[in-house]
Formats: sequence, C-alpha cells, structure tokens
Amino acid sequence: MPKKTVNFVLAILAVVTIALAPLVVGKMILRAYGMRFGNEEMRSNADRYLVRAERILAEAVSALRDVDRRNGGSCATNDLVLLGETTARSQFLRRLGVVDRQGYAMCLYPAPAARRGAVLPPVAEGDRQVTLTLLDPERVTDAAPGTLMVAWRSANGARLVAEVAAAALDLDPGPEYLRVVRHVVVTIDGSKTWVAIGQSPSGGGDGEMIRAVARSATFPVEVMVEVPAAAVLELVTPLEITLSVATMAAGVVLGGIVFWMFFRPVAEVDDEFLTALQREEFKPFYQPVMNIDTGRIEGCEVLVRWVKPDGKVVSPGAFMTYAETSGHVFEMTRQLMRKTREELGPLFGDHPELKISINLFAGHFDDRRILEDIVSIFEGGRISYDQLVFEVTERYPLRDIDKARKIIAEMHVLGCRVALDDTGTGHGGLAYLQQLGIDIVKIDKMFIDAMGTDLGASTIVDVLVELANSLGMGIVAEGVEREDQLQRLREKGVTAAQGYIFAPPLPGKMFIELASALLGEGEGTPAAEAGGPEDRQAA
Ligand SMILES: Nc1nc2c(ncn2[C@@H]2O[C@@H]3COP(=O)(O)O[C@H]4[C@@H](O)[C@H](n5cnc6c(=O)[nH]c(N)nc65)O[C@@H]4COP(=O)(O)O[C@H]3[C@H]2O)c(=O)[nH]1
Repeated sequence: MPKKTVNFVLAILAVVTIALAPLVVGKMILRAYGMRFGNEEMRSNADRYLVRAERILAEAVSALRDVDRRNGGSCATNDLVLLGETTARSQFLRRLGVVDRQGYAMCLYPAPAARRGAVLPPVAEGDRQVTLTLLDPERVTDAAPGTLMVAWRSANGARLVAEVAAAALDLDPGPEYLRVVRHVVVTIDGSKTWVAIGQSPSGGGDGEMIRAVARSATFPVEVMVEVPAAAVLELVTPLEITLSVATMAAGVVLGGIVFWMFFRPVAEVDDEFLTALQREEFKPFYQPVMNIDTGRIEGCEVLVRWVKPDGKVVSPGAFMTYAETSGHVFEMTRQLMRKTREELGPLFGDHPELKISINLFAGHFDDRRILEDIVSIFEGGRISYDQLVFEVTERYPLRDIDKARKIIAEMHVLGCRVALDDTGTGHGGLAYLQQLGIDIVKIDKMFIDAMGTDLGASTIVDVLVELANSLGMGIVAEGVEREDQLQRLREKGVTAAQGYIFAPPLPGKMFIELASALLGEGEGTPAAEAGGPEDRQAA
C-alpha cells in the first residue's frame, strides 16, 4: 500500500479516536452526573418520608402521653370523650384506646365495627415505654392494611394505643419521572413493613438500582427509596443526543480537514518535489559578480532553478518557502553544491581568485550538518574553501543567534566567508553584522532601484558602504540593471555588483562560456541572450 494511503488511514483512525474520545468521556461524565443527581434525589425522598414518619409518631406519642396524664388509662365514659376529642384534633391518628397487659382492647374510640382477639402482643419484660406494632386487620375489622398501633405503657400496667393509617405516609413523589418507577418501603423494628409504595423494580429485572436508606434516631423506623438507574439516566438522554451529534459534526469536520491535508495540491507538490529531488531537477544557475571598476569577473552567485522534464524553468520564489518548511532544502542545497563543484571546478580551480556565493536559509545556521556537507563536498576538490561565500539572508530571522555565530565561526576556520544577503530589508540589521562575523554585505536591489530617486535609499547605501569599509567587510550591490546605477555605485565607492546589466543567472555551460570569455579564455556570450527562458525573459 502506498505510504500516503497508510498515513491517510492512520490519520483517519486518529480522527475517529479524537472524535470518539469526547463522546466516550462525555457519556461517562453525563452518566456520573445522572447517577449523582439520582442519588441526591433518592436521599432527599427518603429523608422526606422519614421526617413525615417521625412527625406522625411524635404526634401519636405526645397525644398518648397527654391522655395518660389526664386519665391514666381508664375507659370511663368521660375518658372516652377525651379519647374522641384527641383523635379529632389530630391530623394522623384514626383511633385511640386502652389495651390490657394481655393485649386485648379494653376500649377503642371511635369504636370499630367489630374486633376479634388481642390487638397487641402481651406486655413482655424489657418492653420500652413506646412500642410500635402492625395491626392485624383480622383483629379490628375496619382497620386498613398497614395500620400501625403506637402503644404507650401507662403506670397502671395498661397500654394506651393510637392507630395510625399507612395513608398518612402517602406523600407527593416529587419529580414526574419518579411517579411510576419509584419504590418506597418504610419498615419498623428493622424488618416489619409498615408501608410499601410502588413495585420493587428489582423484582422485575436485574438492572442497576439507585437506592437510599434513611434511619430515624428517635424511633425504630427505616425508610428505603429506590429507582432503576435507567429511569434517572433517561433525564440525560437529550444531552447525550446533543453530545453525539456535536461529536459526529466535529468528526466530520476533522475528517474533512485530514482529507484536505492529504489530498490538497500541496501533497502532490510534496510527491512532485521528492521526485524532482530524486531526479536532480534542481539545477544551479550562476549569476556573474563583476568588478565595476575593472570590468573583471569576480565570481558568481549560485541561484537555484527547477528545470522540469519538459524544459520549463521555475524560479525559487515558487518553491523555496515549501522547500524550507518541508526540510527538503537541506538535500536540495547538497545537490546544488555537488553540481556546482562538478560544473565550476575546472574553471574555478584554474582561477583561485574567483568566488562562489551559495545561498543558505535560516535553518542551515541552526544545524551543524551544513558544515559536514561543505567538508564532504568540497574537501580535496578543485574549488578551495576560501573561494566559497555562504549567504545568510536578513529577510527571515535566525532562531538561535548564538548557534549561528558558532557555525559561521567554523566556516571561517575552514576558510569560507559569509555574506549578509538582503541587508537592510529584514530583521537582523546591524546587529547581525556585529554579532555574526559577517565578511561581505550585499546591498538589496530595493535600495539600488531607489538610489536615484529616493534620498533615504541613497543614504542607506552610503551608510552601508561606510560601515562595511570601517569594519573591513566587502560589499556587493545586487540587481543592478542600468548604467546610471553603476555610475552612482562607483561614486559611492562600491566595486562589486551583479545584475541584469551584466547577465541574468545562467545555466552552467553558458556561465562558463561567459566567464571564460571575460577572463580572456574564450568566446564571450552576449548576456541578454544567455540564461534559461525565464531568465532570458527577465533579462
Ligand atoms: N529584477 C532583477 N532581479 C535580479 C537582477 N539580478 C539578480 N536578480 C535576482 O535577484 C535575486 C537575488 O538573489 P537573492 O537576493 O539571494 O534572493 C534569492 C535567494 O534568497 C533565494 N534563493 C535562490 N537560490 C537559492 C538557493 O539555492 N538556496 C536558498 N536557500 N535560497 C535561494 O531566492 C531568491 C530569489 O532568487 P532568484 O529568483 O534567482 O532571484 C535572484 C536573481 O535572479 C536584476 O538585475 N533585476
């Protein structure tokens, strides 16, 4: 499978993972939130039932204590009136009465339709003052199921009793979703069910339950409320749907970006660029650098051209940024240096006074690899180190000035020199000149163009020339196109220049012919006819 396809599949897998991660994490968070919400809701429900149960029991005990104080457990007619009045005043008590030690009712008021047998167990040793007993409906015919007998032991051994109906605990269940599914059980003495509301959901299935239990500190009463977790989690379903839709949308957008990254034209450029590097389609063109006083050739600047298989020549402006950002520039520069050594070696070997300027980019001054490349290519060859000039552009900042200074120092140790290209146009300015150990200043075409018309540009050229002279640096003017520019440069004391006035960047063979002619070694070639199609047009 092609590497690009493998990378694309990997990237899509990464997108799926990136898109799924928030979905999975989001669902976990929503579930945790739902469960926490459900737990809190159940706890508050259980508390509400317990508070109600305690209130009922407290009211019953208080009523019984009051009756006891006033009649001491008698069933006399007057006392029955007292029982009736107390019952009528209470919101929860259905009936009051007196029960003997054996558990048989001596009187109950209001009187039930019928009663059979004991309503309470016999008094036992160690019984507490207050006992709770579930009334057997068989014993008191009109007692509803779940009727609770609250008994108060009187001083005379009889027990005053209060009947409390289970309906007193029929509370509003709270949120809508709890109405059907909740299950509430109120137990007394730890095991006897007083009230059971709703079906036990656990009986109907084995799904997860949210359960809360509340115990009374005053009475032997316990409340358990439970609900299926699924019922609570339904509350977060709309949020889950929103999350899923958002995640899908994010996944589609991310997938689109990945697709675009892999299949946008630049990917083709990358393949094309690599193929071009493999086929060595990046060729050095050479632009002569002339001594404008003597007319002698001083050397050349190497300028890359992409010569495509169909003969089309592409200028560096179209691909240098990509070459630099992709890192292909390192291999490209190696190829250019090798080709330069091959093409110019014989001529430059015979003329050691000629110099070759080679463009490097900011990244080259961040990495000692460039020094290894220079040595491996030029060591022992016909072009000596002191014929080499490496150009560092001021247009783009150097990442690590200190490192760049060290690399330049090592170039100096080899015997190479370093030129500052595009001086005055960019970031480093005079600081670069001072800190980097620059040997040659190249004045940008921008200032050469403006020299005749713009006083500022003219002044900058003056300053650069003066500075270069005082620091013992060489100076080269770039992009000279007209005779008047040459004249001005001469007046300012500039002696070296390059530009279309002499020749555009030329392919190796043409440059060698031109240079040989200028050196008096062969036929000259008119500059305007030289160069590839692009450079000829430019010239
Ligand atoms: N209009 C006009 N232009 C002139 C004249 N004389 C020279 N030029 C052009 O001016 C540019 C001078 O090169 P540069 O400032 O180093 O600027 C270079 C340099 O920064 C970069 N470059 C070129 N070759 C390489 C290379 O091999 N490596 C690196 N890292 N950068 C390179 O690309 C830039 C552009 O290169 P080119 O397109 O070859 O453009 C070259 C050259 O063809 C003239 O009289 N008139």
